[in-house]
Parts: sequence; C-alpha cells; structure tokens
Amino acid sequence: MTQQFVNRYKGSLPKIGIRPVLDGREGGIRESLENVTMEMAKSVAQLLTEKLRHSNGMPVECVIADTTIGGVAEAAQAAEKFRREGVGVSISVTPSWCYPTETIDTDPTIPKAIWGFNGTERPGAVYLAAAMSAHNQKGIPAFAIYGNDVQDMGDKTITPDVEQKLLQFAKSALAVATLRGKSYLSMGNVSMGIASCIADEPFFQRYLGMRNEYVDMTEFVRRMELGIYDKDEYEKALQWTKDNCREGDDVNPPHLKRTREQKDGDWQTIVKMALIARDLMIGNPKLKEMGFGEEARGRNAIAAGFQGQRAWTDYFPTGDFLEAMLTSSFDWNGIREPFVVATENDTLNAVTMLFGSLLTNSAQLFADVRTYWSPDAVRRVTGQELSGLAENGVIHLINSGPASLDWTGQAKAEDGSPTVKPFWQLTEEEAQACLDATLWRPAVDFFRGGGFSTDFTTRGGMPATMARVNLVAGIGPVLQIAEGYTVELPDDIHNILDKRTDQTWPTTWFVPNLNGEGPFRDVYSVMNAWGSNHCAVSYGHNGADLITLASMLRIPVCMHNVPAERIFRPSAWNAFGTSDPEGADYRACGVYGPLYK
Ligand SMILES: C[C@H](O)[C@@H](O)[C@@H](O)C(=O)CO
Ligand SMILES: [Mn+2]
Repeated sequence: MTQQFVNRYKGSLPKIGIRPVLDGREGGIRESLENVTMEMAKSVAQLLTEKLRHSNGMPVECVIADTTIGGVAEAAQAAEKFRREGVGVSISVTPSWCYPTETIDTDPTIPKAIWGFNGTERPGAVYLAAAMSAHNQKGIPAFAIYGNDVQDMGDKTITPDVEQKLLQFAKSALAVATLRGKSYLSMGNVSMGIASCIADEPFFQRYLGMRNEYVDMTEFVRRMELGIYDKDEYEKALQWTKDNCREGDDVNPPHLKRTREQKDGDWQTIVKMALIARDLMIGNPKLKEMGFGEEARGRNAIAAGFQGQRAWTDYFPTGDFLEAMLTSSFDWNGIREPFVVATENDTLNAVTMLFGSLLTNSAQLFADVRTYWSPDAVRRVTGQELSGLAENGVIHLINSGPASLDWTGQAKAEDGSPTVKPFWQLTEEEAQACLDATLWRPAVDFFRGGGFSTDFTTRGGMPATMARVNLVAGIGPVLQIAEGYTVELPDDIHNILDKRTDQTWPTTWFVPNLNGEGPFRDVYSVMNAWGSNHCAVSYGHNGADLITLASMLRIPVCMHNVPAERIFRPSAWNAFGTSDPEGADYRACGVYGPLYK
C-alpha cells in the first residue's frame, strides 16, 4: 500500500503569510531592525512548515512578505503578494515598536495573529498592545502572542509557550482557510425528521464560507444501472472486500434473514455505492475517459452526508459500507486521507467531523449519543461494578450502522497504546488490524433493504474529544465539547449492555473528564446537556483547538471542559468581560457575527 498525498479539491491549498513588521524610521532605527525582524519571520516560517501539515499530508507552505513592513505602502505590497500566492492565514512578527494602523493586516476574513517579541532593547510588547487596540477599534479581531519570559534582542529561539500559541493559532486558521470555497454535499435529504439534516445554507455560507450541493439518492440508481463508475476499480474493490471484510452473524429472525444470494448481491451494490459516493464528492477522471465528463468533475465536496433512512434503506442496502470505508484511512486503493461523510446526512455532525478532521488530520468517529449507564444501572442489569475510569458511569456511543474502522483503535502509538493516527503514519499492518477487528453484520430489521453494518468495540485508554455543532434559533450555531477517554468494559459487562441495544453496531464507551463544574460535575449531566442525538469524536484532547477555531468562525462554545490555560481566543474577547469567559464568548460572537457577511 502506498500512501497517497493528493489535493482532492479545486484550487490550491491555503498558505500562511508572514509579515515582518518594524519601525519605519530610517537613519539608524529601521536599519538596526531589518535583519532581526526578517530572522523572526524566517524562524516562524520554518517552525510552521516543519510542524504543520494539511489533512492530505502535504506540508504547509509559508510565504514571507518581500520586504519588512514599516508603513502602509509595504503593508499593501504584502497584501498583494498574499493575494497572489493564495495566503489564507496571516502572522505578523516584530521585535520593536511600529505604527499600528499603518502596518497591521486589515483583511477582515483572514485569521490573524501578531507575535510581539518579549524583549527590553525595543518595545515589541508596546506594538503588540497598540496593534491589538487598533484591531479592536476597527472590529477586526486578532490573536496576540507574547512570550512569558524576556529574551535578548537577536535571540532566534521560539520559546515553547510562543511555539504552542503559534501552532494553535495557525492550525485553526488553516482550517478556516481550507473550508472556504468548498462544498458540503447532501446525498439525499432529511432522514427521519432529524432537523440537522436540513442543510442550513446561511450557516454554511456565512459562517464557514462554504456552498451547499445536493444530489437525490436516485443518482446512485442511475449510476449503478448505467454503469457510471470505474469497472476495473469496482472489480478490484469487490475482490478486496471479499478478502478483507468478514461477514458476521445474522441476528435477524428467520423470516427477515436475507438469502445468501441476496447478501452476495448486497455486497456488490454497497461496493458500487462507495465508489459512486466518492465520485459524487470529488469527481473521477476515469469517468471522463468513459464519456461522462460532467460526472467526472464531482462537487468539490470536503464533506458529505448520506440520508439512507428511510427513503433508500427501505428498499436498498444501507450506506454503512460507503460511510465506514470512506471515513477510514484506507480502502482497496491503499492508505489515504479519510473522507468526512455523515450518517443520516446529519449536516451539523458532518461539520463537527470536518472541524475535527482538519485539526487532528485523522479519521473521525460518527456516533449516536445513545445511553448513559450509571454505576447503579450497570449493577442492576449485570450484577457487576464499574471500575477505573468508568467508575462514575459511561456514555454508550454507538452509531446505528457504521463508523470509521480507524476507531477500532488497532493502530499503535510509539508506546504501544491504542491510537487513531494521521493516515501518513499508519502502517499496512495497522490498517489490516483495523479490518480484522471489524465484523460486517447483516443489517437488522430497521433496514428492510439489507446491507452490512460494522461491529467493533473501540479500544480503551484513548484520549478523545466528543463535540457537536448545534443550530439554535435566536443564537445561531453553538459548539459543545467534552474531552475524555475511551474505556473498555469487562466482557461480562460489555456483552450484556451491548446486546440490550444492537450488537451489530460499533460501540465506543466514553467517559468525559469531570471537573466539578456545570455539566462536567458528573457523567450523567454531560449526557443530559448534549444538544442532539449525534456527536463527532476526534482522537486526542483537541478541545482547545476547537475553541480557537470556533472563535475565528464566531461560533460560541456553550459547554466545554478544557482547562483555562489552554484557551486561546482573539484578544478582543477580553473586552467582553474577563470574569465570565463563556458569557464573553457569546457577546463577542454576537457582536462580530459570522466571518463572511
Ligand atoms: C435505526 C434507527 O432508525 C437509528 O438510525 C436512529 O436511532 C438514529 O440513529 C437516529 O439518529
Ligand atoms: Mn443516528
């Protein structure tokens, strides 16, 4: 398996623009700053190029302004260069005093940060503070980066606290820039009256800079019947599926069991559906060779959802295979970037998955937030005690169908612990282990058209972040975040709880980190405060990055358990109140409104 680094979308990948800003006074001052300022820019560019990658595995490119910026003419030249080069993120750096309104970046839709060097020879901090007040006065929020400890002028090291902020800012800002101009593709429409399946166009357009595309699910029928898919790839994919996707027990009563012949037909259909869904999202040059130029172009979709229930699943096999395989880091073509595809066309869970995917560069878990199991309830039905991380109760995340196979947790971190990795770190053996840990179980009675869902249990001990964007009338979008851990329950507990629901579906047992505050006072309250039936889960504790990203998009965070010291928002947020950061976030997002007007 070769790892594939490709840009799937039209247009180039966004770059980070670095702006070396200085005091423009010639005749000694400017000259003394030229070199040291340019060096700061270069070291930031080097750091970001080394440490950040796009979700497709390609390194992030930085563009440094051609000259240092001492005044408005040079600021305009830098802006022009950035436009030409496709810059979507801007970072200004300075070790000195400069003239704020003459030098700042004023493009309102490009997320921006300023690193003011903490030194004594020249007042970088004075510029930083004055520039932030200029940004705030103009209504163009920016992030302030100021090192904790004084450094000597000319010291090229980026201290760990500055590095951390640069990376947190740049990662989130790149996500903002990556979303812009891409599409969300609804394959089908509203599933079973779930409101978040309604693609809210003003939300996509104004908050994310995205467009909405739609295809009816009959398009799958047309492409299957007319053979509008790559036949060679189909044969390869079907054989690979036979070799790697193990069929599990059929738990349907005899009168609902599909015959062997029907099941064999279902496998063929679902493999075709996976090819077609991908082609609908990003196109496929093979289709052009076959005479289908329009179909070959795709929809430039960075995320999609498949309605399935019930218009499709009452008659055809479920979309579980397409959802599971596309959202995994590998398929019959090898190891590759996972796609973002939401079950039930839950557009808001897709957006949450998209955030997680751009921030962690790894596969996302789509799940129903299905059951809170208290220690008492577990004792009552199993006679056993929950222990360890699970001792205060657990949340059963279980999608009614599929989930990304990466979430079996079969990949291993350096210390051997289970993990979900960026695809370029995944080995062939790990991809195989994920496949081996998954059973494809014939769909149950909800799904009259058959199909196969993914049955696995996620490995315990993984740091994970559960999140969800909700739309609330009168507010707009809000984001909720719960950092925690996956846990494994002993077999004599797991089996009983799993069988009470639907054993053919993928289970992730999740325990949020409790901190005694608000909904995080206990596990029950986290479940009780969840704003919808679904969540998206990322590997790792990326709540702080989600908060930074949300602030850039002006989406207030209504619930989180991220420690205060990891929170990084534009400095303007302080002006909305410092003793109640959650209220300040709402007020700031309300005042600034969506990023794209
Ligand atoms: C099978 C059921 O219809 C499920 O799909 C339902 O519980 C959901 O997942 C709703 O999000
Ligand atoms: Mn669901």
